[in-house]
Amino acid sequence: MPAFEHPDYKNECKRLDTTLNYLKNFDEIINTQKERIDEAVEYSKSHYNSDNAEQFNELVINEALQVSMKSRLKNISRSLSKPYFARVDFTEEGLDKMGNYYIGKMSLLDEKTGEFLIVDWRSPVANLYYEGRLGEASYICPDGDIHGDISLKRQYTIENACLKEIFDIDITTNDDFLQAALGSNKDNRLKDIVSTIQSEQNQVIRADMWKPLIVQGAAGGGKTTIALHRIAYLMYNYEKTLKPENFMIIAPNRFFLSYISEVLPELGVENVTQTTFEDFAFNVIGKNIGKKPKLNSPHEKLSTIIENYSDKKSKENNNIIEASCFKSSLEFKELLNKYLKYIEYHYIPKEDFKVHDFVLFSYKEIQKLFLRDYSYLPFSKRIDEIKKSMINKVKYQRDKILDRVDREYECKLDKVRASMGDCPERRAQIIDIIDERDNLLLNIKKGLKTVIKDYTSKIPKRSVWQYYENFLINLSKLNTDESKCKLIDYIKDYSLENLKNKNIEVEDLSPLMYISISVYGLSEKINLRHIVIDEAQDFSLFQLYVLKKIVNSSSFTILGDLCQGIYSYRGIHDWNDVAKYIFTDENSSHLCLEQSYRTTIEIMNAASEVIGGLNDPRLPKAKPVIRHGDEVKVFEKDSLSDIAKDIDNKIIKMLQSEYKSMAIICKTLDECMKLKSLLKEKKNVSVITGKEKDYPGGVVLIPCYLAKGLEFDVVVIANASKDMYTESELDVKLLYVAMTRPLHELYIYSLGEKTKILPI
Ligand SMILES: Nc1ncnc2c1ncn2[C@@H]1O[C@H](COP(=O)(O)OP(=O)(O)OP(=O)(O)O)[C@@H](O)[C@H]1O
Repeated sequence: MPAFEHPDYKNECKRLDTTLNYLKNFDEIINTQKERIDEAVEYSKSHYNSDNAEQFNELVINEALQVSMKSRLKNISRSLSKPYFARVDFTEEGLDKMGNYYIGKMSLLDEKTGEFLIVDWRSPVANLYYEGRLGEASYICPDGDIHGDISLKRQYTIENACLKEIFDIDITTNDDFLQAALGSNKDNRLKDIVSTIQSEQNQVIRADMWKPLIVQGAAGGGKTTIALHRIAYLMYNYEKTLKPENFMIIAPNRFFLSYISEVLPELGVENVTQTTFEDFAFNVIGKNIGKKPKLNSPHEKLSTIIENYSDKKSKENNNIIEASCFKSSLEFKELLNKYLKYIEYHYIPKEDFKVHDFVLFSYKEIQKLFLRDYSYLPFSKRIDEIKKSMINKVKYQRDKILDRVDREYECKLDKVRASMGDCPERRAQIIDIIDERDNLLLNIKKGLKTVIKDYTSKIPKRSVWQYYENFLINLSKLNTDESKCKLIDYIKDYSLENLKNKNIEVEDLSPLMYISISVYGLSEKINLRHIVIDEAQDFSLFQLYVLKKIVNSSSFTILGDLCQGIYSYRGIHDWNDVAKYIFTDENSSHLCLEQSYRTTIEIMNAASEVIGGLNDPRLPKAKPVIRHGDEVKVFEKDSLSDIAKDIDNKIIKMLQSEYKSMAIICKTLDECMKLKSLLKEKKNVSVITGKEKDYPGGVVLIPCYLAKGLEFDVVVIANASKDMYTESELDVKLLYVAMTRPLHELYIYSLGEKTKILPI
């Protein structure tokens, strides 16, 4: 209700004023402190003396303080326009006093009273707002479970520091606040949802960080949004032990990253790596790759598959799909393991480490160090460790060896001396022996200087690329499964042909990363403790396996929707496979986000019927939130230009409306281009090709596989004819993805008869 109509309006205004005044005061204090730190940093930099360790330490500390104050000021400035969004009144069991907890994006402590004016949405007590109902409730905090009673749950709309609306939540009311949030129009960036996080989402956000968490979420269920809120939550809870660079979120492509780029900063979180699998892979392999390859776009392969998919006889398509599936599998990883075992066994030279005849380490000893004692390290790092032992050995054996030589020659000299009296022959023999000894000592001394270098120079120095090439060459030999011979030959031939042209495909990245970390290890700059993967249904088991090896723990959040698995030929079909094959030793948690928040009941029901056509029990049905809109409209037209004419009108109408975004979704990029050439409104339309780094918003013409993950006020599916979308799994999933993109309106065109999979 409008705030001024609420009986508690005056008290709430007073509270808001108090909070704002405190915040302003706090802002000034921090600003003054920051000015002082800025000056100190400036001074240290302009009077820098590299010999002064104390000054250096001070500079490092002040710079860290500078960063933290900057982010604090940003949070305060955000809170100044909207300090909190909800309140919970909770009386703890055994205590008389009721606590009024105002929940916002940061906490604010009144230092005089010692009470919180605002509590952070991520704090334990704030859980009461997300999970608790009026009456008996409890929350978990580090001291244990706190039981008590909730007497009030209230939500606020505050705009520019002005109280606009107040909603009291009782057991029966619908969540008006959520409805208002869902009904609004979206621009070109995803937004935070701290004030309306729902209970099932809250459980995902607050789940244990150290256990693998697998989330199957409906289209529009908030997976992407929740993934980002979870990072903010984990960072808040592990603020003292973990840094932003310990977290990473992987999203499908760069322009999707720009679409989600505002959420973490809005939540006060900076410097978390937000990347794509492809970019991360190149970062991991780094210079060890040895060549600069060109990565074939995964979309091109999908486009080829899409175009030929309905043609069951397409042998080439079957080959592409089977090869892609096998290269992404753990079986392929096993072949690579076999190869790496061979490399490991032959990595060190088959010889003793010795100077002259003095064996410092036998081959067996080095082999034991390499294959057993240091087996937990990557190959090249094992050599670094062995080198350290060698250096020590040389250092401590040097004098002993020289002494031994001396002693041996003393014996020889004694023998000569004893064998005859002094005579020219004896003198000549003695001189020869002494010369021989001196030469030998010189050689040994020289040898001791270069022995380690000489030894390590015999270790082959191959780049990751060379290892991979060699692995592919030997692929048929490594394979023992006769039924796979043809497929293996096909993979070998086309992959080697690709490498010859310096090309690689996404499926090559996991093996390349695997080789790189097995042989060279990880750069120290990569220090990840938790990875969040969005759209994980499109990840292969091999990709997940490599990522797990990199994190070296099971601290993962994996979110996806099997119904949208358009890369299912290489992706995941069943979340149980992930739990079973990737996190074998840990018991992973599975959560489900059934509710869909994006779209209207009418649109969601139509989309659910489409995916339901696959009759696959592994594909759960989404439950739409109660929000009604227009029925989905389907138009059959005789020509593409008729479709384009209609779409032109829709674009004009949308541009004149309050809507901010519209997508015209085609099956492929070619189809997008064809349609664009027919549109009169083309100047108002941007075509998304997948190469963009920024998501432009407005009206876009976009292939379906790139629209995945995004949302728009209005969606037009350009041609859902019966030829375009068959009953194949891929076509059904593609249409489902397209139909679940709109927030408010969905129009479907068809050139001629519409597809049978559309129920409308
Ligand atoms: N609790 C919520 N309160 C308000 N809005 C929400 C809530 N949960 C989700 N939304 C909204 O629903 C929409 C869909 O969210 P999001 O894109 O994160 O879902 P998704 O599961 O990743 O979808 P998809 O798999 O279809 O790409 C967004 O506009 C988001 O803001």
